[in-house]
Amino acid sequence: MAGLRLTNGRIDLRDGDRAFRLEVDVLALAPGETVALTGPSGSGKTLLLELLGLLRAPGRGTAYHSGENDLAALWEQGARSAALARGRGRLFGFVPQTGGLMPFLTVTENVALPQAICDRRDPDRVSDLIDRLGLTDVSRLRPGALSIGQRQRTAIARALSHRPPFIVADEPTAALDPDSADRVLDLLLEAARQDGTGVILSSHDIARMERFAIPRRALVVVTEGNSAVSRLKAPAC
Ligand SMILES: Nc1ncnc2c1ncn2[C@@H]1O[C@H](COP(=O)(O)OP(=O)(O)OP(=O)(O)O)[C@@H](O)[C@H]1O
Repeated sequence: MAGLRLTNGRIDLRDGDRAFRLEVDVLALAPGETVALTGPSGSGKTLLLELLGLLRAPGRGTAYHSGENDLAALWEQGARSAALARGRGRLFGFVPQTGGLMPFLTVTENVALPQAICDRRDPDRVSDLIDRLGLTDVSRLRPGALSIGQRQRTAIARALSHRPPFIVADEPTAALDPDSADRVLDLLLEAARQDGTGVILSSHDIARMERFAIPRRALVVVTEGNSAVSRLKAPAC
């Protein structure tokens, strides 16, 4: 199984006079490795996770590979191409900051959806994830009837359900009580250990990342002229 390797990663955003640039010299994620992105609010963690999860087009010069597979090239046929959707679904389980659940499906149906898309149906895994994330009592409800934390846990179960090679999770513990946050990290680390899943997440909870021994990579923002430039610091030795 191959890992992920992003080199010379760039995203440029502009809004009138305001400009934001994300620069990542190298970010590699090996199979079974877990990494936490940290950095202040607005430093580009979500942008970088979207880039990694094939939800945001890379800027010019960006190289992004999984082994021999050129992931940056998947954007060449446009944002709606079948190749891009296939790559995204096959490689990634994505946990968006806001849940991103299908509003017309129940919790169980949302969690089972990636399995159906990848043709890897496994109802036992769906019920196991629902049970371990404390969602059994709400499994027949739709997202509109859930708390924010219940929605976040459903999104985590959905990302794990088809055992993707990589999980990209945007602040997956932000809306959770301490016990649920620990359970989520246990599950993500278990996927890394048992299935060789590469996990990259963002978090402001440095103490919890330290307690779970998750290595951190920080985004640091500097001002250059009219631009805010965010760079990923080299990993600590
Ligand atoms: N069109 C735009 N032009 C210029 N800057 C933009 C534009 N759109 C977004 N930005 C900036 O890009 C950055 C995006 O940050 P992002 O949401 O990735 O941060 P984050 O680290 O995930 O923050 P948080 O911890 O609050 O979730 C923000 O600083 C935002 O102000």
